Amino acid sequence: MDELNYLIIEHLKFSNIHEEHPPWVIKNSNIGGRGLFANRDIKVGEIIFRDNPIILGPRSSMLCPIVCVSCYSQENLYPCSRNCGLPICSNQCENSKLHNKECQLLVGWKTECFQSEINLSLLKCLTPIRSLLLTDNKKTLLKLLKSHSGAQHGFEIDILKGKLGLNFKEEEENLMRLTCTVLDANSFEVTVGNEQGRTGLRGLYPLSSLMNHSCLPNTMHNFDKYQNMIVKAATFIEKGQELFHSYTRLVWGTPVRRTHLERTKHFFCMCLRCKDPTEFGTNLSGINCKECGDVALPFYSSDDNVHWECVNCKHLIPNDKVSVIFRVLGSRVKHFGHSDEVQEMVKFLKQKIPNYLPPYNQISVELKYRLIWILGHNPKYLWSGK
Ligand SMILES: C[S@@+](CC[C@H](N)C(=O)[O-])C[C@H]1O[C@@H](n2cnc3c(N)ncnc32)[C@H](O)[C@@H]1O
Repeated sequence: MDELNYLIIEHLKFSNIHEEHPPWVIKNSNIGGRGLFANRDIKVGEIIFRDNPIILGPRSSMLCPIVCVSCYSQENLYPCSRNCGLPICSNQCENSKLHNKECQLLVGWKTECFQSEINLSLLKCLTPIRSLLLTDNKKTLLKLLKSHSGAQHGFEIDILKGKLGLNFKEEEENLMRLTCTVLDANSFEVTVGNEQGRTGLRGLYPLSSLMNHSCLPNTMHNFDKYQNMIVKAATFIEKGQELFHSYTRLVWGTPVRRTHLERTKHFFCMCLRCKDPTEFGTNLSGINCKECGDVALPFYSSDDNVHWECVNCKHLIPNDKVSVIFRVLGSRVKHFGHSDEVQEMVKFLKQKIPNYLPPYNQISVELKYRLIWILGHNPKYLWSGK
């Protein structure tokens, strides 16, 4: 713990964001491993700390757009002229300190598949490669962070070796594999871009990554233009309380959050919100009861065994049936978002969803959020003020 604390403070000092008397302290947590705790009362809205990523880079999902590896812009991209296979958008980006270093490394590994074209697979695997460029202190810090075990973590290295035919030294491969497991356990999504195009990167913020999860978090965060993460108090936090953030979207209902946490972070959340089928009276996971027209809510018979039960007539609905309804409606809502679809969105909200779900279910709420982003913001749908 002392070494971790020391290395985090060195990292913050190096990034010029260290505070002399910070309101946090690292301690063992009853919830799991280490956690961050308030060492004094913290007011709502107060900045608790700033953090800077020791690694930042593209996400590994093939659905993510192609971005410049220096500034993450999606415009004017061309392959780096040194044939490293990575996309660049300007001379300045091509000659940035980070890209120069990674370019040298990649060109040194050169195989036939790195030609003068952008190599998408390489781009998606770039973030763990960046761990090889860290200073010794930052490598040690990375090794002290939580990692996940399991075959699904580290597939990026299999792509680099298999599809791209790269051969690394054993210690390079070990560090990159470890980095994948650390990124999967700790990384934050950082949104970059502008109105023309946004994308999510993954960033490893060492101090922030010590915060455990709660579905009722007491912190919130945003990012500045340098990708520093700014963590603030979302509620009043009393001295001694643990600092939590949410690893899921807050608007997701309990079964969706729990499944996500189990699949991606390998634990079952036991917070007060997860234990309350009504989620503090919001009934976010509620589904219409076809028998009596009231609402059925999720009840857990074990960590991963859930069924829906009507609060009025006690009619039971199996999880399989609810999952199909959530999947089909959720997938439709996920793909809405364009201003041309407003009429269709409203129709779906008013006519389709009510056949299955009450208006306070997470899917209805999600769709209303999407409409809010368009109505009053999109030039086609500005309020007339009348
Ligand atoms: C980002 S790390 C958080 C810091 C971690 N406790 C440590 O010691 O480094 C995420 C991991 O912490 C544990 N964890 C976080 N929140 C938890 C919770 N609410 N319940 C159980 N385990 C949790 C899980 O092992 C999870 O994969």
